[in-house]
Amino acid sequence: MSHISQLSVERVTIPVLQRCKEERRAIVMTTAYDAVTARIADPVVDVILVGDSVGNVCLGFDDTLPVSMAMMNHHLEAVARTRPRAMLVADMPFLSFHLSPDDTIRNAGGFLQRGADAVKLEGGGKRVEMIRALVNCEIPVMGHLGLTPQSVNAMGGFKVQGRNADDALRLLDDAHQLQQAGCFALVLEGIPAELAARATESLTIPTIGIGAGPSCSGQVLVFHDVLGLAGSHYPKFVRVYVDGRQLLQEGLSRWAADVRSGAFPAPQESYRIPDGLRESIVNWTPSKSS
Ligand SMILES: Nc1nc(=O)c2c([nH]1)NC[C@@H]1CN(c3ccc(C(=O)N[C@@H](CCC(=O)O)C(=O)O)cc3)CN21
Ligand SMILES: CC(C)C(=O)C(=O)O
Repeated sequence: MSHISQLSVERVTIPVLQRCKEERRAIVMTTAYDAVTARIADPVVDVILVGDSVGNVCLGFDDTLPVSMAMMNHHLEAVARTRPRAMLVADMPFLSFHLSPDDTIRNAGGFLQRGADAVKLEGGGKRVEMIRALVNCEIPVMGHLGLTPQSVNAMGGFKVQGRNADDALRLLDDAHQLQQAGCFALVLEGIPAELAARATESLTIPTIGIGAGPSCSGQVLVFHDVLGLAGSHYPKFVRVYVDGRQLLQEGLSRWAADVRSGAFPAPQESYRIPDGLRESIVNWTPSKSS
């Protein structure tokens, strides 16, 4: 039996996500960083995020801070060439939305010109000015609150947020400021389930949780986490559905063994020359000069 849900070919838009929240149908989002992963994810999910997690997942950095606009554009272009039916969201990397509205609009507008449907950026009230500038230019913005990985140094590590009264109430206030500024959805990351539930029920826009409990309007996990292709240690909120590394390594190992035993390649995996040419190749001898 196939578990691949045959989603409609309808393109996923902002009104479609809004309807999901209103009708309590869970939104499913994952990451893709290239055409291969985008083609795997597209028939399965509602939203594809070209996340700045590309930095640690694909590029070998320890966190997302070294990720540049050039890197994001490179990966976004690869995903966009597959023309996904899922909504395509591009993640604004560290320092790409902090300097000025001008710079922020150019960076985000560049994402849309490369095929993104919307951008995502981290932060609360401090980012409202930039979010308003983007929304004014018809650039849809997904907010991101809680354990915002670009704040890893300020947070002193990837720590669950909103665990004391001040932080919890500030997060609710930030969520409403982002909605007011025009965000069409919010990612809530690494916060207590009860806090995410309160945010979700008090907002009109959908929330997409990652380590934020079951009451969000949807869930997001990194593609390589769900499929067991990331590192060896996963955050508590990850559920690994296949040991992708083991599975792929088994396939690769069978091929390597066939190469070493001579079983690969077989005649049907090889090319032949026309009969008339065979004789001249067999009779050929190297010239003295070569
Ligand atoms: N592969 C991958 N998956 C992610 O979810 C992810 C990335 N990369 N890169 C960017 C950020 C970093 N993220 C992280 C990384 C580590 C934890 C983590 O280890 N958290 C602790 C919380 C401890 C606590 O405060 O209680 C945990 O044990 O879950 C959480 C989120 C989420 N994002
Ligand atoms: C984990 C998701 C929400 C993200 O921001 C990323 O992949 O960069």
